[in-house]
Amino acid sequence: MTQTVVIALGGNAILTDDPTAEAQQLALKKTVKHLIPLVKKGYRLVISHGNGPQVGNLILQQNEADSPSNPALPLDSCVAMTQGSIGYWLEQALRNELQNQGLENQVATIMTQVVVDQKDPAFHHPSKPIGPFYTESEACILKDKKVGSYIEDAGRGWRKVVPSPRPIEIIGHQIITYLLEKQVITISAGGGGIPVVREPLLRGIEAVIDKDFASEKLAELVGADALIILTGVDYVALDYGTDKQRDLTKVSISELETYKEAGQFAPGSMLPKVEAVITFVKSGANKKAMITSLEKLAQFELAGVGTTVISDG
Ligand SMILES: Nc1ncnc2c1ncn2[C@@H]1O[C@H](COP(=O)(O)OP(=O)(O)O)[C@@H](O)[C@H]1O
Ligand SMILES: NC(=O)OP(=O)(O)O
Repeated sequence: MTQTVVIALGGNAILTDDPTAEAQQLALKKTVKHLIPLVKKGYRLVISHGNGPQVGNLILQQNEADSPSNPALPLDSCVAMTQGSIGYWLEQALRNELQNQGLENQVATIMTQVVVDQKDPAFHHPSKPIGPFYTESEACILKDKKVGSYIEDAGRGWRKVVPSPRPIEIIGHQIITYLLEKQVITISAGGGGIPVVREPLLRGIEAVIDKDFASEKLAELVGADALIILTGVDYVALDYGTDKQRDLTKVSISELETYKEAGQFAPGSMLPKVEAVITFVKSGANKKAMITSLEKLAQFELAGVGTTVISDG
């Protein structure tokens, strides 16, 4: 039976050290080449992506121009804007590469709203890093000016943080399933999805959902066989960044949970990925998950490539 694979693209798939649209489009042009082997093998593909740097940059632009005649838009609208712009770049890059390769698959970018709980405690504890990195003193000045909360992001510098509630429901996942059955490659849940609440009508709410959690939820809802989270490293490591660092290749859920409890994975970087793959593998029989780099994607079926997560049974 045709296998469905959800692929979550990490930040390095889109953004290099040049934040221009041209550079991000160029990065995506290179990224999509890594997806083609899976297309050729006939997998049904759902592609999701992050938006942390882009939505943070967009908010800075919005605030710069903010005035009564041209007001800054709220965060949920900014998430929608980055979901749209990155989806546009990604779909165009993928369509062009498919054409270059003589492949006839169709691609659809789905504006995806994701329901969250207004009572999620995350609304009182901003934790999702977005936008550019600052030095500690720059972050202190911004804090003093009361332009948001800032934290140190996994040893990489200081960043603005915003609420990041857990995804509960993916609006329109049935449409994504329908398109997959028609062999359409879908780009969906970009930037973690546009955060909304049900009251019972849908209403946007200011937050940025973690794309690893949204991709996991989507993978469950479309009945995916595999969830592959792509990031800047080939393997999840223990004692990361120390001289005792060692890579995890094949790891069971219970082993991974033990490492997680021991604090092996940094919040805001590797921890959400680890939590997402644990949830996915636990969600049903024969579910496979992997965390690896874009460069390893084509060989993901081979043993020892990337960190493969398997159920305990
Ligand atoms: N235990 C770990 N094993 C491997 N990489 C880790 C670990 N802890 C932190 N990292 C770092 O976290 C990065 C992934 O987080 P991040 O860059 O925020 O994700 P994304 O690729 O989704 O943008 C890796 O590329 C690596 O630099
Ligand atoms: N929304 C989100 O999780 O984006 P990043 O992966 O870029 O942080």
